[in-house]
Amino acid sequence: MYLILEKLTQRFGDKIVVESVTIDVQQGQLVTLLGPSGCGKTTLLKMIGGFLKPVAGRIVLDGVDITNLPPEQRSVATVFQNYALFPHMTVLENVMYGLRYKPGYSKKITKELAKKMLELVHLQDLYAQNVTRISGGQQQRVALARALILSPKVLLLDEPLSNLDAKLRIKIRQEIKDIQNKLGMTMLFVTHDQEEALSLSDRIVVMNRGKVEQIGTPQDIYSNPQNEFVANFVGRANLIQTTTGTTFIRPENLIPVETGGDYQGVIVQKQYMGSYTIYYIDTKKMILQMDVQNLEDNDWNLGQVLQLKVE
Ligand SMILES: Nc1ncnc2c1ncn2[C@@H]1O[C@H](COP(=O)(O)OP(=O)(O)OP(=O)(O)O)[C@@H](O)[C@H]1O
Repeated sequence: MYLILEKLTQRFGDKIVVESVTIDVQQGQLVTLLGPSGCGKTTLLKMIGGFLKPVAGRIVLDGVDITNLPPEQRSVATVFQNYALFPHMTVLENVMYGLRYKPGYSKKITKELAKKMLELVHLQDLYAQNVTRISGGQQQRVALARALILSPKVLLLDEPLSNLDAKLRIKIRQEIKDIQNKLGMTMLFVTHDQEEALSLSDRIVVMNRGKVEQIGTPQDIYSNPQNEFVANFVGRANLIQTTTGTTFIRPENLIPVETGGDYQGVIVQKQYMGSYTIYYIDTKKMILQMDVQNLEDNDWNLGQVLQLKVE
């Protein structure tokens, strides 16, 4: 394994915020840490970046134990949520900054490399602009180029898209994925957005209250959530109590049928979502959610009784 986090633990005062977290990351993979606010994602990144010393556990990168190395001695770069750019510098100067004291990088070489990085993030035409004069999406691309120029063994991204509007978020996340594929770079991406995690990741680590709940491919996590927390946090789920425990049905796996349904109930609410509609169906025991594509004839009214089959 390329990056190994072994039983990493962090505590602030009496409060344990990361508890014995073990994660393996393969070289060239993009792994997301997904979880609600406060679950310890940023704290975990800070330990990997060297900004916080773990109270227990080990971090091994490419065969070297980096647990106690200072940030500048680990081959790890971070892209922050707030970009952290230098406002008095141009786009190009910001990207060049990271290599300013690195042996072997003359100003000329650094400039050439920085221009290459700006091409990679599609900003080559803006290199002379002051960073305060460009949009939020462009600033985030500068932050990315500034981290990439260091050619780190691992790139950490801490909610890098959360300050952008929905459309731009989707565009830039695709660009990050493209760059990751192109460079074969190992990335650890923090997000609380399940759609972002599902669409970007080779593997997802679902975290809750400082602990790992499940690790798997997006398909694994969505189709086989191992507990109630994961089923609810990643996608929506109907939780069904059975004699042996709790199971779940995804809303898109319920379909209306004329007869022989597994459930029957009254439509008590419906939400139009564009390409599909969410129906809320009261079976008297619970309220089930059913997603139906908005095609012709797929329309039912409040108060109507429906039979539902599990697909
Ligand atoms: N320096 C600190 N001192 C005390 N408590 C802290 C410190 N840093 C973080 N915490 C606490 O540790 C917990 C985990 O914080 P962390 O920032 O890692 O969570 P997160 O999952 O990244 O959340 P968010 O998505 O909101 O950034 C929180 O309860 C937070 O209040």
